[in-house]
Amino acid sequence: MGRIIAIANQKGGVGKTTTAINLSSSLASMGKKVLSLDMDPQGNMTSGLGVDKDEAEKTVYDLIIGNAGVEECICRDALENIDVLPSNIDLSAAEIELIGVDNKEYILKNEIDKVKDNYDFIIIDCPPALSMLTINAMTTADSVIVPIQCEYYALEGLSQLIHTIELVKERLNPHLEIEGVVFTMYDARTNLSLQVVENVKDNLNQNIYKTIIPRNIRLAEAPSYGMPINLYDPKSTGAESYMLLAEEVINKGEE
Ligand SMILES: Nc1ncnc2c1ncn2[C@@H]1O[C@H](COP(=O)(O)OP(=O)(O)OP(=O)(O)O)[C@@H](O)[C@H]1O
Ligand SMILES: [Mg+2]
Repeated sequence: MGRIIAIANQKGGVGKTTTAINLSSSLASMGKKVLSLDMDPQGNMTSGLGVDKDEAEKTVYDLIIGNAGVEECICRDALENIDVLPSNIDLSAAEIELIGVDNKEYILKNEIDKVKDNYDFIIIDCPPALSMLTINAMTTADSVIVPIQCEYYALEGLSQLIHTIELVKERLNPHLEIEGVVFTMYDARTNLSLQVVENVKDNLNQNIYKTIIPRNIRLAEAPSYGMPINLYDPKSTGAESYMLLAEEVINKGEE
């Protein structure tokens, strides 16, 4: 049965999408069957995995508003071992269209439940907001991975995020866990990155992945080629670190 992991942090630009894309592709390269589910209207996970977000016939938007079933929306074999549930700017209208809809927190879950046995992992990229889209992702997920950027304001907003996860667990999804925190964009040349890591470790009572994702320009370049890092530059430090993270994620599931 598939493990469903949401990559969430309402703070913008912390590496959610980069993590969602490259965790998906690293797991896939280890032979795991992955569904990459894009819950962000920016559609960057979709395009980063080589799917043209504006050409996709049916997207998460159609799924959320009840216009299509999950099977119709999945773009199969976007890459080896990876199916993509694409999104684009259409999804930004979903929030408004859901006003007044009964059980709107469960729309995604009810659809994903139908396909979850087809996958080893379902990786959900969340938008930078604690919106109904993120709530749907957390209601669907078994666990959440929180990327934290190694910069000065790293802890800002984290208590609201953890509170939201607790509320979802209490009211909508009793199985939800925080899988762990992963540091991103670590710059070994500055003291600041190291200080941020130590400060978060001292103040945050959560599982923290041993793997730290370095700042690596190749990770920033890969999306413009529509490729995950293990295809764009498999020898880069970015590629190596996401492989290590994927190993940790797999091992954690087998504990
Ligand atoms: N480890 C890294 N090294 C270098 N650049 C990175 C790294 N991780 C992410 N980036 C770059 O930083 C920017 C923000 O990353 P990303 O889009 O993954 O963040 P996000 O949290 O998904 O953003 P948003 O909140 O807008 O969805 C992007 O331009 C991305 O290419
Ligand atoms: Mg993103």
